[in-house]
Amino acid sequence: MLLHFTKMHGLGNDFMVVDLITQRARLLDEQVRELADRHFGIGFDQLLIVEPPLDPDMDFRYRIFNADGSEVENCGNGARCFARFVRDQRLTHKHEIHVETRGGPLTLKVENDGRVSVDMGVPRFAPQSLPFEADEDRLRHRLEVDGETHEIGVASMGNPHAVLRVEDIDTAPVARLGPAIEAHPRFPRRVNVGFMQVVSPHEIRLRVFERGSGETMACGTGACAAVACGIRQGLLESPVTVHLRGGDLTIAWPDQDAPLVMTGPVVRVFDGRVALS
Ligand SMILES: N[C@@H](CCC[C@H](N)C(=O)O)C(=O)O
Repeated sequence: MLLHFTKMHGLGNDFMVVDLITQRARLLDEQVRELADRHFGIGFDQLLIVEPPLDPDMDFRYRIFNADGSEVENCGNGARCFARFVRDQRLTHKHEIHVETRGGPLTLKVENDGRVSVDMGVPRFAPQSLPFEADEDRLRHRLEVDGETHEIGVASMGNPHAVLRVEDIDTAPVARLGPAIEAHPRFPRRVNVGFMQVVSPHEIRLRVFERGSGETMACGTGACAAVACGIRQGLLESPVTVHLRGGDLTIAWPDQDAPLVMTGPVVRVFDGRVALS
């Protein structure tokens, strides 16, 4: 069968977006991996699926698959692309869209300038919310990796994140520590790993080694988790501009009991059709 899709990106974090409201298909993990391949497939960091909601009070169900085929709880850059996609495809005319994800409900707002802001919910720091094996909730946890001890903050944005503070992200050992922490036995469901350089209380630079996709140009939930850990550790103040390899996101978290809001751009690259084997 031929599957219609749209290629989109948020700051270079790229997606294949598929409407499974007007089309019928079932994608196996192996097919997701084939489609994600940058040489033999379409190439993407995540596959985003639009489905009818299970809960009638919601507008859509938003499902996310990493390039390795694993289904995950949340994707911030993807959420912005999702909002633009459902409006472009005329699946809704709403400016405020409520979606179900594996990680909980999200509210997406399409602004008049085309940018999308996402209410990302309240970050959770309790180790069991990731999950992370630790006896108590701390601002910083010590983690043994490759015979070295590193200090990490941990946060759940629906999906799990570890955040390391580094002096300079250009020289940070992302390729070595990223995969080692992603697969660390204290993170039984693996983890996304952020490397954060604090520039000022309102500005950070960030690289993220994503669970199931490797280092990406940008990670929305990673930006939220880094800002949440930084504010909690007293290093940052809301709002924070996050400079990622693919561009900037703005993260606002003025009240620690309230949801965190992420704002950033969306790009629709092309529409296509692919034959499913
Ligand atoms: N790129 C995303 C996060 C996608 C999911 C992540 N790799 C995970 O496994 O949790 C974002 O923009 O948040």
